[in-house]
Amino acid sequence: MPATVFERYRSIIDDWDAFQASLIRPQPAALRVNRLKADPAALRARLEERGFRLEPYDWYPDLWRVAEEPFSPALTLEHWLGRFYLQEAAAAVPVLALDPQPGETVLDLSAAPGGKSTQMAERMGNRGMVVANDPDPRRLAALSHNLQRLGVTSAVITRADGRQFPGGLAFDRVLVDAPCSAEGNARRSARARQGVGRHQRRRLPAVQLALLRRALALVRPGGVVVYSTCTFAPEENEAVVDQVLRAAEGSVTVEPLPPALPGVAGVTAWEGQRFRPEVEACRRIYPHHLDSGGMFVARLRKRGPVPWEEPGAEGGGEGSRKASAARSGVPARPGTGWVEADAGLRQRVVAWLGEAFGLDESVLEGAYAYGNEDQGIWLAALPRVPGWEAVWSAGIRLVRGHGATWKPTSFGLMQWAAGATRNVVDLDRQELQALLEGRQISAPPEAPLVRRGWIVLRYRGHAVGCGFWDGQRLRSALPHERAGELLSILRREDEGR
Ligand SMILES: C[S@@+](CC[C@H](N)C(=O)[O-])C[C@H]1O[C@@H](n2cnc3c(N)ncnc32)[C@H](O)[C@@H]1O
Repeated sequence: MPATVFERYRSIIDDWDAFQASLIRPQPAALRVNRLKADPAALRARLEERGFRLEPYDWYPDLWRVAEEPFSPALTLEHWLGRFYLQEAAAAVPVLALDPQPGETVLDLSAAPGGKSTQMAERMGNRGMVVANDPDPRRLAALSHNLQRLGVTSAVITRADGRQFPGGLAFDRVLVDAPCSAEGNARRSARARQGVGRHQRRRLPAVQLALLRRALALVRPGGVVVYSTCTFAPEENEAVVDQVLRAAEGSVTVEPLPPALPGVAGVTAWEGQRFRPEVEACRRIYPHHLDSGGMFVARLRKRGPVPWEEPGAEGGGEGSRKASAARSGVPARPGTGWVEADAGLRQRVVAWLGEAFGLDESVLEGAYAYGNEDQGIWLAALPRVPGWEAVWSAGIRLVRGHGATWKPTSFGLMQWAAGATRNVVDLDRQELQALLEGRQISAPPEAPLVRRGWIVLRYRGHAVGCGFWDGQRLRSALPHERAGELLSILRREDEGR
């Protein structure tokens, strides 16, 4: 790999030769166990049975380096079911630095595709609220997909420019995993190896600074903000933190990261500029440290109101709450700024799950119902959600459509219907494969199909999604993309036999 783009960092990188050598080695995958859905020992045994060799990192035992892979871990049923998230090792550090706790209210200001939001919700045990925000609609689809795949019921997705993220909610912690020049991805991305142009080099720090300032206005006094990037450029890292510290006039301090976390100290000088000495407490992770990508992480604490904060509007004030149903799927109640879950709707859902699939109310323990005509019904582990215009969804969608004809979603059935006792079909590999290839099959004679309509498809005890029974034949109703992924997994399993 030509080192020219990174030559400018020669004086600050702790081991230049090791750094360069790491850039030309292929980057091993790493996977993070999702305890919301997986037992780590069982997952490890299952993957090792299939030929994967997994090495837990000592600073994060639920993150495993994939030392040997017979094929991509993305092509396993366990990945498809959300038992783990493929997250490169360095990218797992910011959430450990943030350290969100069960029951807290946490904002992920730049969340898509959801690596860190899913990690936060998992560490919080799906208790509390994760607000996962991103302004990019294409990336929001991936964010929603990943949150639902991993069984996150405690997240609200919002679509907003983080620089203008609405106030009114007291966040305990905020993560700013900022858009950046992504030089740390150089091992995986040709684009990252080319570096960014002069325009981006100038534009990005301004966006990053504005995001970090907004995060500090939004977090409650005493709360924590973590600022991270996956780039080496000090202009996007220590320089941004330095500017915020200067503007904050003592209301923000940098905190050291737990010593067990990987990396080296932040730099205090760059190209003639001297930064505040506190930025040394930031952490730089280079590819040669973890045999991963690169990362920069700063943990900041808000000691009191920041000078750029409008009194009353941020960090818990009521001032700027604005309610709207908009694109949310969660009807807002104007004036309150909060949308209460609909207890009546939940009762209808319970009755429907019982009647359609023989499930009892206990499967919905801790889940509250939200719904409207366009978006169907979402179930979230949240008794209320903020009524911002920016709210896109809350929790996991159980059905599309409304009124008399509810169509269950595959993610909804995967989450809540594994224990179905009626209108469910247990399929073997050939049967599931046939359905996913778009063929119709006869229902197995022992299947408890009691009426025509939507059914649960189950494979090896897992609800894998929605199907349809017309009284004689079965077909798949899985979304095209999910069906295609599962089909590739089954074909791969076939090859491995
Ligand atoms: C490094 S990625 C985030 C990765 C994500 N945190 C994860 O772990 O999967 C940066 C994100 O910032 C988003 N972004 C870009 N401009 C933004 C803005 N003005 N406000 C908030 N997010 C922004 C991008 O859409 C992108 O998804």
